[in-house]
Amino acid sequence: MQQFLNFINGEFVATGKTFENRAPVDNRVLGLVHEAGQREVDAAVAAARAALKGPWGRMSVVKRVELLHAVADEINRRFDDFLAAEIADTGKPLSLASHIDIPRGAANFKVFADIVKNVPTESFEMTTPDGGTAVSYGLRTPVGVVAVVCPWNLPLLLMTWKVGPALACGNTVIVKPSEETPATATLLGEVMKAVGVPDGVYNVVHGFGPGSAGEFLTKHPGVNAITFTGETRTGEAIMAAAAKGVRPVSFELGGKNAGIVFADADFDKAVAGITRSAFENCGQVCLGTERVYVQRPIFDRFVAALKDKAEALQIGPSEQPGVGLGPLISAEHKQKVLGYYAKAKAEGATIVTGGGAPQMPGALAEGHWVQPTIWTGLPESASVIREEIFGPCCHIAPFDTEDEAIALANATDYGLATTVWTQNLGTAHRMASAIEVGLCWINSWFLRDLRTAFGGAKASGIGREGGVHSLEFYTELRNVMIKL
Ligand SMILES: NC(=O)C1=CN([C@@H]2O[C@H](COP(=O)(O)OP(=O)(O)OC[C@H]3O[C@@H](n4cnc5c(N)ncnc54)[C@H](O)[C@@H]3O)[C@@H](O)[C@H]2O)C=CC1
Ligand SMILES: O=C(O)/C=C/C=C(\O)C(=O)O
Repeated sequence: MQQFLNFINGEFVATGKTFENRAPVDNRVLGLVHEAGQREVDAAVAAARAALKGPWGRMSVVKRVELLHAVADEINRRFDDFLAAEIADTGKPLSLASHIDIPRGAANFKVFADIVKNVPTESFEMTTPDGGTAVSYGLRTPVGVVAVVCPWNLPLLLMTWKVGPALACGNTVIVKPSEETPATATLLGEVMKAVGVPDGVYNVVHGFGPGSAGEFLTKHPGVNAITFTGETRTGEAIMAAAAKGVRPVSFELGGKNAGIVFADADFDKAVAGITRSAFENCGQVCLGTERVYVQRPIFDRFVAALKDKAEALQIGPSEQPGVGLGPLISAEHKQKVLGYYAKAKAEGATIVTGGGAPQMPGALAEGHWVQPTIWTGLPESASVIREEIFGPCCHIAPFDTEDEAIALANATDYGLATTVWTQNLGTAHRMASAIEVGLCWINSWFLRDLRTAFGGAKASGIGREGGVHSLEFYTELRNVMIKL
């Protein structure tokens, strides 16, 4: 049986305590994950601290950039291994993982290596009080040992989105992958070793959150900064851990994102866009749309068109040609999503389509499948409109005016993303400035340029990563003043 080992100081490390890693498509056991205890976390932190003082800490930026390009090239060379590992762990469609997850896993190293190589720091010249001259300039230094705590929805993509810039800036990292998806972080250890990244620079500890590797890592005094993607409540726990030692955090948390479709939108493109934003990755994308607001003149037509799209989605295992919807990540998550489906019904929703779990054949019957689901007719106070579900579902409500759409979109504690569909540039610009989010897509969704700021407002996060913004988190900016 496959063993998912910790990766500490360049070695794969077994522990006496294991848990099962199961496949979402049929619940079969994929392998055993070796849970890191306090001892392994201590060892990983010690290795990461030592590596800061070793060849990695002394390496020139040019050499570091070359190494990170080699990491990306090796991920691409082993593309099929990463693809197989990711789809086994998540059950997502092969077409999705091969177009988004794995290519981004490689790109995250190249893009940030190039940014670190090419982006200058500020410099000034000034006249001193004695009439002389001084020049000052910014010097970026690594923050040190960075803990990277990851979710299960886009495992390689979201992990490397943080590991790429952290390493490019000269830090060392300890990754705590989600207990649901241990495979690609482990595989990346092989890549680091193969291309010659020094021991201790990239470490992986497996396990859970409270009372396990996640808590041990985030509470560890040897960790200098913590970057995390996941649920808002977990963010609160990690922030409390980070308070000891006043350590910086970068958080990308949950969302309850609104999609807004104006009557003047390109109808077919808007329907296709909301189909993706509501159902892609089985709705397990923090940027996804669970609240859709459609301007009244096109409301009925839009609901009917989205229903057709949802019903046309092929539900099935990753490799099945044409499949558009995989399973949810776990039995526990399926329970949660089906719980919301039941709540919507109990609170009086009109179920436009879905609302349950599909019958799957053979071994797939053991998988965590749910139907793509659309509701209408609920008041804004309903649970499925207020709480993050993280499943393939959305509620659609009509609106009349721009102001009403803005008020509806903002009536949430979250503030991660929105997708707005209109052909009127004025409307687009007004919506972009009024909706309280970190990310506003106009006539698009999940269109990414890795040089741009990425993150959430309100309860959806703290800080921004992406492009030069990542450098703000992963480096200390020191000012050097030279009196000439
Ligand atoms: N990108 C996002 O916004 C995501 C949001 N979610 C939301 O979170 C819900 C639960 O999913 P989970 O993966 O269980 O999210 P989670 O936030 O509980 O877990 C994410 C990571 O944090 C770790 N963790 C949990 N508690 C911790 C603690 N006290 N200290 C340190 N590390 C801790 C977990 O082991 C995992 O690696 C989902 O149903 C969904 O609503 C989940 C994944 C991604
Ligand atoms: O493109 C990215 O960097 C991130 C995308 C998605 C998420 O952050 C998420 O679903 O958690």
